[in-house]
Amino acid sequence: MLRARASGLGTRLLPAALGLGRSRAACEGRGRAWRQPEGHNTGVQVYNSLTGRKDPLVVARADAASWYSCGPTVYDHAHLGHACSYVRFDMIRRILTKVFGCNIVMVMGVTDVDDKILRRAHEMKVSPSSLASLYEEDFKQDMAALKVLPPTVYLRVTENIPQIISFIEGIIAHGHAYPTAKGNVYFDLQSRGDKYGRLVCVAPGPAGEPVDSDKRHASDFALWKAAKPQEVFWASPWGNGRPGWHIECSAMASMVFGGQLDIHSGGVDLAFPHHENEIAQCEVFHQCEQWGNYFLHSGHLHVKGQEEKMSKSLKNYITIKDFLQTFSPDVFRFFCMCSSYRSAINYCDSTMLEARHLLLGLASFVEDARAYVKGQLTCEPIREDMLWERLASTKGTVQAALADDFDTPRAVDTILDLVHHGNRQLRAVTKEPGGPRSPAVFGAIVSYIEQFFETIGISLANQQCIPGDSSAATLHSVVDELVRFRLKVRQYALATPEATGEARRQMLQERRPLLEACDALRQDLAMHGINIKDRSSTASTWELLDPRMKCQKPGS
Ligand SMILES: Nc1ncnc2c1ncn2[C@@H]1O[C@H](COP(=O)(O)OP(=O)(O)OP(=O)(O)O)[C@@H](O)[C@H]1O
Ligand SMILES: [Zn+2]
Repeated sequence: MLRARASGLGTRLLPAALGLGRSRAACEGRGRAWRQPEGHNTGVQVYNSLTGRKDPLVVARADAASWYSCGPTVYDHAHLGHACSYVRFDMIRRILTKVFGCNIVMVMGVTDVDDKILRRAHEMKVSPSSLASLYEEDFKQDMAALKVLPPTVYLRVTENIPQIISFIEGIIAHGHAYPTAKGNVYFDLQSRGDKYGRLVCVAPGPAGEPVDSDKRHASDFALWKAAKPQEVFWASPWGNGRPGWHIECSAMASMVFGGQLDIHSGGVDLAFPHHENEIAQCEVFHQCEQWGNYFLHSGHLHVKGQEEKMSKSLKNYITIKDFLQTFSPDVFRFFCMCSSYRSAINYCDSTMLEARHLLLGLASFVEDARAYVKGQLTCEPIREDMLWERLASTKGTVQAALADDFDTPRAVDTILDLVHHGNRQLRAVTKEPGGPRSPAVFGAIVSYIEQFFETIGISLANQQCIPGDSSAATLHSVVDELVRFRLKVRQYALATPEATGEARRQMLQERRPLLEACDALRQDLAMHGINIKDRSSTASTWELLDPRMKCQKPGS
């Protein structure tokens, strides 16, 4: 499914519609044509859209790996499809940084002038620049709410027009673009010969009648668009106008990184024509054979049951803000981790509930293991050797999975397996204190699991907080106090008094309502999603219940 989607690139504009054909020679030759760069081998094998296979990821410098990410077109609220792409690449960035020791310099281009922005601004009767800055800020807030690390720099198209104009002049000077009498500038695709189409295996077809008479060839694409009446414009050597979409990214990436780029990323819909055209522009401008070394494309988020991706134009979207009213950013991230970043994924509420359930299960294990380490939970003797072995093999498998094209689903499976074995040992609860204990191994497991999820950007401790509530930390302390108070009452009610015989029986009878009140409180809090666990007569802990279990009594 993944491969089928990955090779079905180009949903924005079909190559055939542009007079472009799939070239067998281009497809067969693309792996051979790619040259493995020199530099620092990260130890990761990455699926490279340029070759259609996994290649060793070699970056020019470990201390400054260059990564250009196509950013949003800011004309509306971002939706979960956008979230999916940026969260997936954020996880990859964190893995490369923290697991494989790469310091990444990330540049993200923001398209703040474009047809969609102009149309929407006109509809809303606001200026295109104020509409764009409103939604750019909105996008940044959404990304922060999703815990996506900001790029090293954002670059806005409208702030880099002179650089884009110089870039176009460079391409014209090298003979690969031509201005027209109407004030447009087009890239001359025929001049690229069979070098065009390495990414998605397309080649310019025989020169046909241009669809737009302004172009020499139907497949030529715009570098500069002459301004239409009433449109925002910038002065240029070809008259008033604005840049085409593809040239923005080429010019802005080159401004920072020059003629060599390690990684370029975007959703799979950007591979063609956007990235294909970026490659053509950059390679002719820099007069090089290979500008970007690795092109990474993330699969689309679909609404379950729909063939099309989640998209604003199809009106089948859920905004990030709406989603975060119900689910936490960690749940979304965990959902994203459970599939390869390249695969298409289906959104539906039940999948999100499942992700939340698994995440709470993980957090619950960590709480139990912590209670064991602290001596609040007493168990039968632990099979310690087995757990040490499992922990070591988990670490090895997780590392190998991440090095294999960032295989997060395999890493998660491996960790869930470790948790399953840990839980089995902790389940052998006993009321007999004083037996042999193995706090070190559980401490090591907790520390490893927490650190793994921290690396990915998920805080297991936060699962015990109420999402989106700024007073979550206060509430957490309040519940702590309440559970401590209940424990004292319960201890008093259960304490074996000095008294014996009838006097003792009567005393216990008198204290019985206290015990009943403790039980009632436990059940009432469960209705609010808080699960109190009485570990022994001297220790109680609490955790948030899976919301699906809220209405059931604990233990039922
Ligand atoms: N449904 C989706 N699933 C995954 N990634 C997506 C989805 N929709 C957009 N993206 C990615 O988000 C990034 C920003 O996209 P952009 O702002 O160009 O929006 P778009 O593709 O025009 O969205 P829309 O179709 O909703 O207008 C791109 O990398 C794009 O591939
Ligand atoms: Zn781009």
